[in-house]
Amino acid sequence: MICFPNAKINIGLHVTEKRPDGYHNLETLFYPTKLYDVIEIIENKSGDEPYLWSSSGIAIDGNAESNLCIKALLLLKQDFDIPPVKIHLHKVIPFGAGLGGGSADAAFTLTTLNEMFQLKISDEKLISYAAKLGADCAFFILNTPCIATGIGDILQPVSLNLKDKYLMLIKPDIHISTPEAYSGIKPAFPDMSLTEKLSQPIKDWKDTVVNDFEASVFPNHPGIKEIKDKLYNSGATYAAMTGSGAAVFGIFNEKPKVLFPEYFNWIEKI
Ligand SMILES: C[C@@](CO)(OP(=O)(O)O)[C@H](O)COP(=O)(O)OP(=O)(O)OC[C@H]1O[C@@H](n2ccc(N)nc2=O)[C@H](O)[C@@H]1O
Ligand SMILES: Nc1ncnc2c1ncn2[C@@H]1O[C@H](COP(=O)(O)OP(=O)(O)O)[C@@H](O)[C@H]1O
Repeated sequence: MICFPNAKINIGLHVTEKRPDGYHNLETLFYPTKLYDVIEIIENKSGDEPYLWSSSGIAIDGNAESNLCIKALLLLKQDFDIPPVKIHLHKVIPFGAGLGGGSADAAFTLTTLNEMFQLKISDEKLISYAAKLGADCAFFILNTPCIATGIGDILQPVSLNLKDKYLMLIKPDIHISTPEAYSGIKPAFPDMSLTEKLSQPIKDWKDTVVNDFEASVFPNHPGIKEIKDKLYNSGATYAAMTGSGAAVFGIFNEKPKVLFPEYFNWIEKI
């Protein structure tokens, strides 16, 4: 069976408090994109190893056991009798970019195994499995625009009308460590809820729909802020870094031209 884990962007992200477990509560809007990885899972009738792993596309650091696809398989194998499988990942989504690619791969592996082997796991239970694999993973079980709170695992689907606009993603050759990005933020509850801010017209979002990670990341990586500024100067209605970065996105009314050919670029009609 083949699935297409998509990337996400964060539209607005407030880090509201630090939790006793070291994680942070946040308020953000997860928005799915059309930028995909590809995962193929086949039952391996001839083998007796629990899984065979292969990958192509962008090289990922770490070995099979550290890959979130395999972590998802092994998590389900604790509760279900899943026969030996071959898993191939074709990696397209830049990782460590704030695009949630690894988290998406984990969630889509859960849902694909559920369907392939008729495990009859409910969405609610899939969400709890996903939350064990990463704070961002639960979103990809629903995979529809959601306001997320908690560590990112409490999800409220919302309707956000960006239809017929264009999304441009740029990923500079910069790696941002998520824990380090969080450590640079002083958590605080915002004066207005993100839902209220997003209910305003998109032309008014520039100064209100803020990603708290920008204040933590931009001082050490001014090149990321330059990308955001250039998106606005090139006609973006709204632009921001996604998640803990380093990818930046812009929303345009008309199809934008490629502005940073030296970096990873993605343009889609929403
Ligand atoms: C920052 C966000 C915003 O959507 O996304 P990305 O930038 O990674 O896409 C997420 O909170 C990232 O979620 P995810 O990438 O799944 O984080 P995890 O692997 O679960 O945790 C990595 C580390 O980030 C920190 N962390 C993560 C989530 C959270 N709510 N609070 C945290 O403090 C913790 O130090 C944790 O050890
Ligand atoms: N299938 C995978 N795809 C991408 N990253 C993965 C995968 N499995 C494990 N990882 C690890 O997860 C991290 C990136 O996770 P990802 O969700 O793509 O982060 P981000 O949301 O910051 O882009 C990397 O450190 C990478 O080593």
